[in-house]
Amino acid sequence: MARLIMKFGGSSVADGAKLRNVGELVKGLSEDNEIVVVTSALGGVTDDLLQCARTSADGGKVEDIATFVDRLSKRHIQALMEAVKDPEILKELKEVVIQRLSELEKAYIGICYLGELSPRSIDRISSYGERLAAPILSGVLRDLGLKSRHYTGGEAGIITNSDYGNGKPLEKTYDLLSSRLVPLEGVPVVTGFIAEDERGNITTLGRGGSDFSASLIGAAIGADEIWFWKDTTGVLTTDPRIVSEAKNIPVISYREAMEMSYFGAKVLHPRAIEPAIRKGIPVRVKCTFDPQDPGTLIVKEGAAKEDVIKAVTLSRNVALLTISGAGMIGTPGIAARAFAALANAGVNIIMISQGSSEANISVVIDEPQAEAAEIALRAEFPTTIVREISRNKDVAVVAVVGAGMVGTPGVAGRVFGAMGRSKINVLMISQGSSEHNISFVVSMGEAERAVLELHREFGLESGAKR
Ligand SMILES: Nc1ncnc2c1ncn2[C@@H]1O[C@H](COP(=O)(O)OP(=O)(O)O)[C@@H](O)[C@H]1O
Ligand SMILES: N[C@@H](CC(=O)OP(=O)(O)O)C(=O)O
Repeated sequence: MARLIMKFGGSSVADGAKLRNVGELVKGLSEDNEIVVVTSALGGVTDDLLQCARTSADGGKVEDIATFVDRLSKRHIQALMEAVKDPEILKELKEVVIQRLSELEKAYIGICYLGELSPRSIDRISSYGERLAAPILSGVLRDLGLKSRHYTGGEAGIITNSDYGNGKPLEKTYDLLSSRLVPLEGVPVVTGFIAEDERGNITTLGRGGSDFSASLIGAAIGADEIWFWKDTTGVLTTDPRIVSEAKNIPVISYREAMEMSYFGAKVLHPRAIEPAIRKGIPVRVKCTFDPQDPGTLIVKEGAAKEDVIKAVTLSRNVALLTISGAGMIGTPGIAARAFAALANAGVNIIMISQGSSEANISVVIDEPQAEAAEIALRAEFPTTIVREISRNKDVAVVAVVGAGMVGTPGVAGRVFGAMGRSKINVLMISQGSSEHNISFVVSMGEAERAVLELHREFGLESGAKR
């Protein structure tokens, strides 16, 4: 009997029929395995919750809040009525939904009157999606005859620092999770994405963070495997929404999967693999709508085939910031000052490049932080050493990822040769010394074409050349 963590993303639990399908899938697998389920919010709910919070804070009307909450209530009640048959369970679940949504409505009204939305409130509001989904999914499992109870991430033991929106789990999380969940009784259902800080406030692990929750639980309770159930047949050679011929990658290393998610592959949360690596637990990505397909297995280095290039990724929500000026040449400490200023402003740097003339330094950062980054740099460099600070939001990062490029000459030549032939202008280049990826910046308008050309260049659609 294997111990498995099964994480279901929003697309897998988007409505009543899908919730029932997940219930049946879990029931079938629970005959031979011990299972912990981690669920995300019903697809699109987190986005809707956040949108309503922003409008409420921005002069929204109380009547609109009532309309929004009513819509959310109808969606969840309809889903549970489709997914659950037992009248007792139905009654209980309806009460949970009504009670949670009445709390949510009060929170929105508070935001509306105050006209303020703090990071802490954003986390509290965005937690409702998972806090509605977990009781429903647990109810579906009970309806199918399994024993189940539901937990919030905090109740299960995921305790983070108070970095709202991007909580970092504290070390004690591992012990707490294992003491609260083990021995497993039936099939526990834990909310993904949300946790608690030490003061008991709700925190979140960053968008898409349910993968991370599942991996933390897996590492804490000694799972044999962690399975992420998605709407694709595993990790693909690129985003299927950009290249419809994208192919499944049967086996990939932890490192490659991390690089892919870091450089924008939305299939995994960038930190999802860390806890699994810590305990060497294999991770599988499988398709909820085609459970027989083996999907992708993510394992330690060496166990995966080392293709030169395994995947091409695209990261859209970024900005390119460049500081330049002839006075920078030969002036020591400019880079240190720039990076310290950005760090103090809490800016996350994705890529760095310094021109060999030393007359400019470029960084790629998350787009929502671009304004704060520019303000921090202008405050740090009021003098003539840095003549110009420019910000370009109309850019994207394209990356090719693959462990086999280590020591393989000519990969960069092929990447940039393909860009040259396609007349795609490259604005900045970076290659980590680990040689697991080559990443570069292009204008947004050319980004998808760049992905398509590279996918073709490395024969990823046929699985042939690489
Ligand atoms: N390399 C990739 N492989 C698979 N999916 C990818 C990749 N890059 C981007 N994606 C996108 O990521 C989505 C992830 O699946 P989804 O089911 O939405 O995740 P979740 O269940 O965690 O919400 C896919 O629908 C796909 O469009
Ligand atoms: N519901 C959260 C967490 C999450 O992981 O969702 P999903 O598994 O659907 O990507 C979000 O939308 O960010």
